Parts: sequence; C-alpha cells; structure tokens
Amino acid sequence: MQFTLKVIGNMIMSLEPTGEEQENFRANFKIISSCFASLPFKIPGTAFHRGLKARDRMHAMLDSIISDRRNGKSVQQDFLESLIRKHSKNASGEDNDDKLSDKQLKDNVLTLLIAGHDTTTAALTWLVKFLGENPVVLERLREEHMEIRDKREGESSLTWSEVMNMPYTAKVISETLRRATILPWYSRKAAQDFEIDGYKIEKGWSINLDVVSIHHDQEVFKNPFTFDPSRFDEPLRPFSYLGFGSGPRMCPGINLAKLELSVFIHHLVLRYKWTPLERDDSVQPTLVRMPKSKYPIMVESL
Ligand code: HEM
Repeated sequence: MQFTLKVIGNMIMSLEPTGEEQENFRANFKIISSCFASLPFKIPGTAFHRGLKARDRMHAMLDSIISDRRNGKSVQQDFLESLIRKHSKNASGEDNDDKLSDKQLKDNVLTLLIAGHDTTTAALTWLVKFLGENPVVLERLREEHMEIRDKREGESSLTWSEVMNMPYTAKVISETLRRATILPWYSRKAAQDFEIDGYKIEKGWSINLDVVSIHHDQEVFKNPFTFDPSRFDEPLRPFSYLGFGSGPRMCPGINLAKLELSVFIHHLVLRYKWTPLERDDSVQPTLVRMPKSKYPIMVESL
C-alpha cells in the first residue's frame, strides 16, 4: 500500500506525497523491502546486492536532503530535522561522542521507514480481510465511529482525544495483530543457561520466539482461529500477546502504528463497504506475514 509509505515518509522526513523524489524513493524502497531477508551474498545479480545498491541510492538522496536542511535551503518540522539539530555530530567535533554520524543518522531513518512500512501495510490488509469476514464486528466498530462523528461539532477532522478514546477499535487492532501475527518470529539472546521442555539452552545463544504458536495457544485464547476482539476485554496472561513484542526491545513505533490504524479505520468504516475479489487464505511466507493474494477488494461508497 502506497498510503503507509506516504504517511511515514511524510512524518519522518516531510517527503512530498507525489513527484519524482517520492517515485525514486518508492522504487528503491521496494527493492530493499523485497530482499530484506535474502542470503547475504554481495555478488552482482543477487537480491542482496540489488538491495545494497538501492540502499546506496537512498543514502545519496538522504545526503542531499540533509545538506539542504543544514544550509537552510529547506526548513521542516519532522523527525529528520530533530535528528539533524539535536542528535547528529556537528562540524566542530566538540562534545560529539554521544551523537550520530551522518551514516548512523541515515541508517536510523532507513530502519524506521523499513520497520514501519511493511508492518503497517500488512496490518491494514489483514484488518480489511478480518472485518470483511466478520460483519458483526464490523457493525459494532462502525457504531463506535458513527458515535464519534455524530458527537463532533461542525466539519472538524478527527481529533487526538477522539483517537485516544476508541476502546472497541483498540481491541479490534489487538485481535488483528494476534490473528495475523505480522512478525511471526523475532529473537532474543539467552542471558543465562536454562532448560525448557528438556532442551538445554546455553547463555549467549540466539532464541527465536514462535509468535504464531504463542498467539494461538488454546489455553489462553479459546477457539484461537476465531476473530474475536472481546478476548481483550480482560487483561491477558503476561507475554501471551506479542503483537508489538515486549520488554526493552518492544516496537518503538507502537503508538504511531496504532494511530495510523485508528485513523484509517475511522475513514474506512464510515465511508466504505467492500467485497473481496479473491478467496485465498494462504499466507505469504515472508518475514512480514501478509495474505498471499494481497487481498484485492472492490470498494463502494456507503
Ligand atoms: C502494525 C504495525 C507494526 C507492527 C505489528 C510492529 C511489530 C513489531 C515487533 C513485533 C517488533 C519486535 C519487538 C521485540 O523484539 O520485542 C518490532 C520492532 C521494531 N519496530 Fe515495529 N511494528 C509496527 C510498526 C512500526 C512502526 C510504524 C515503526 C517506526 C516508525 C516501527 C519500528 C520498529 C523498530 C525500529 C523495531 C526494532 C526495535 C528494536 O529492536 O529495539 N514499527 N515491531
């Protein structure tokens, strides 16, 4: 979905939503995303090599954007601006030890774009699919948003306090992330030797969590394959829901992602109805779980 790249590109670095810069950016971004989990062979012709070349082109674009910001040619109020002003090394080199070099700065921007784009795109796609398949949930969700709209005075847009007060929407988002499990695994390093189900794990080993199984554990989630946001009415057992991970490495984009999803839901359910064009439940076996068909739909105004 181009929508999420436009939103995140705009928030992080005020990228124009259309035009040549956005097109180049999107083309390179697509190459990087598609070879993200490829084997690391730096040999021309491999996906990894293509990814490195695309990253270099992205760095060159960022170099020119950063230089325009530093010499005052472009002034913005975005994440990149605060990285440049507050967190990057200055030319004098004084008091710079805890600041980012330009390469680190560019890598941070790319990390946020990559980590924040495909995940949110997948979440939106699953959301549309689950809502389409669960008309009762969709109706209740629509009621919540109609109430918000009806209470609003005049033509004003969605406000921050409205977004913060969407209890059913928050449960729908959590249930979407549970059922879909956008990131099916991620790893941790064992801090000490331990044993689990008879398997010995040694300190320092990398452990992959099987989040799909955790999210479909019958003991925690009754009828785990049913889409049921009311599961989140009561607090769950700790570590049984890991839609955004947990602990110090938990997703730092959690609030941005929830905001994007809530705003999208608001406009989607108030304005549109949709029907799927393909019925295929298989999941694309990539790092970010996505319906294989990308879930094409036909959309009509309500
Ligand atoms: C629905 C959308 C999203 C989902 C489902 C999601 C999910 C996750 C998960 C499961 C992790 C691993 C957490 C862990 O190891 O405990 C993660 C890490 C991360 N996410 Fe997200 N994420 C989303 C959106 C975003 C956005 C919008 C951004 C940034 C703009 C972002 C940036 C990151 C980064 C940088 C990490 C690595 C954190 C670290 O290793 O310290 N994510 N995300």
